[in-house]
Amino acid sequence: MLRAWSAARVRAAEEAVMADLPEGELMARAADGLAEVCRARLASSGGSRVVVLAGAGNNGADALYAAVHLAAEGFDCVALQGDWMLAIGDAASWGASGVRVLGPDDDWAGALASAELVVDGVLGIGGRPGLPDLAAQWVDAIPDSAYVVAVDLPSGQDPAGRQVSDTGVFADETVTFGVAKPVHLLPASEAAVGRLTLVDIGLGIGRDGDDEPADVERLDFADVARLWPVPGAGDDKYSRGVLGVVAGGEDYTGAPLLCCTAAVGAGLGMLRYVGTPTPTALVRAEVPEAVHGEGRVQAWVVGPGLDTHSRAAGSKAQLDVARSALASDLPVLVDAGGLDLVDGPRPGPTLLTPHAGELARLLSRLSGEETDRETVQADPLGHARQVADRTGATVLLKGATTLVVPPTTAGLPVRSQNDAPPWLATAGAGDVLAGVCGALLAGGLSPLDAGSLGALVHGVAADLANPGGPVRALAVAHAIPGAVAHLLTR
Ligand SMILES: NC(=O)C1=CN([C@@H]2O[C@H](COP(=O)(O)OP(=O)(O)OC[C@H]3O[C@@H](n4cnc5c(N)ncnc54)[C@H](O)[C@@H]3O)[C@@H](O)[C@H]2O)[C@@H](O)CC1
Ligand SMILES: [K+]
Repeated sequence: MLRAWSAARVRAAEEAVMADLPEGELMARAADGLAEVCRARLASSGGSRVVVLAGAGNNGADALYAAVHLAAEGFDCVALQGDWMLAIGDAASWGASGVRVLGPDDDWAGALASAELVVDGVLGIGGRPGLPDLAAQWVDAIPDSAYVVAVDLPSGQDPAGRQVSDTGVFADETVTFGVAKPVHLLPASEAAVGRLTLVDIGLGIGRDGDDEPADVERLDFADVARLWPVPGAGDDKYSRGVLGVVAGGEDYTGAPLLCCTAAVGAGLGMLRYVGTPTPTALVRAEVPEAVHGEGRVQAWVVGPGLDTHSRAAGSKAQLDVARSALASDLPVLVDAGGLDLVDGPRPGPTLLTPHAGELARLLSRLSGEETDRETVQADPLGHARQVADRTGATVLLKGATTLVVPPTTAGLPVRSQNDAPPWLATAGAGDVLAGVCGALLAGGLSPLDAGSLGALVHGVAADLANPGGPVRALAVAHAIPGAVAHLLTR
């Protein structure tokens, strides 16, 4: 599992270890690790011209110290300084160490045009979203051919990973110190990070065996075997978990098929389906494992393809089951149409699975203030958290990166998964995800684990269904059992 800590917690950890270290030791470790990455890149690409973008803080100092190492090894190192003082040294002292510093009135554009490696040290964890004007001009002038290494994080991006920024570096590689930060894992900024390399500088957090909850976590493939509810020899279909699915209607007949196919494929003990006549007939034909009608379950999925305003035959009875599931103390995953039935906290563990538009609609209704999809996408974590706090539910916000956000009072980390190929952005994929996550809830997992593990397996199944090419949702549903086996036996 990759774990990320907030800037404030990193600073506290830094202060704790610095008390026992000589001054400048942590920065020296950071600069050594950064220089190592730059050296390896220059060796493999055959480049020699390095341009450092030097900000006013310690992030700039890290970049300059790394450049001193590279200059000593014969690389041509230039640093750009804006209309600000440097945190450490000045043009003369860095020049004496082999790094030529160019100011705003020098030909910085000429230097950048020939750069083979750009080291972005404008802003680190002390940064706010956005760039100083001159730094924004530098970033615009970086040639496409240059390899961009960001120091700690891509400057201009929000260190907290909350807000999308208009100006900011998009790095090929980011070298971060000690532990990852939220900016590296959250959807508002993750795309700007490129390859993430961690340099150990001896911070006292994030070590193996350290159970301290992080701020943001990302499950990796090794976590699947740890979390997946694998049946034991003594299990039967009831002990493994029975899932009830309330989904579909006379107008939406595909969603329940996708959801039920995925849920059964994820390894349920049993599935009970509650639908109107047409989807019921389809589920009977296509998912013969399902039993029909109400009965005892360990968890519910409520909502894929559910039209809460339908007057068609069977709709009222189906809606009554949906409402009684929500009123029960059982775990419930609420998706799509089911989200219209959510008006506040419910008695049992709850996983809401909206996309950005659905989250905006739900939040508008719950708060009485109009919010739209674009506003949600500009701060996905903040808006998901608001819904989590208003409902007491864990909110899985679907997107290229999927966020799973527990309510603040739970004191749990946010999970952020980006396991899916872009091909998975296709109709019906959400119904498949609901089936997988519902099966995991029925298997006894918490909403946080069920949501994040389900998102991971869903993404891997999309890859396995047709590696490198387009996938349809039904193929992803059919690939779920193979994806689980692949991840459990790797
Ligand atoms: N905390 C740690 O554990 C370590 C930190 N180190 C480095 O130190 C960095 C943090 O350094 P600093 O705290 O000096 O902060 P930064 O270098 O990130 O930022 C410097 C200053 O820029 C200004 N600023 C912020 N956002 C701005 C914006 N959008 N436009 C214009 N000006 C803005 C602020 O006044 C801020 O104090 C880390 O990212 C890392 O590179 C490393 O040297 C080693 C250890
Ligand atoms: K940076």
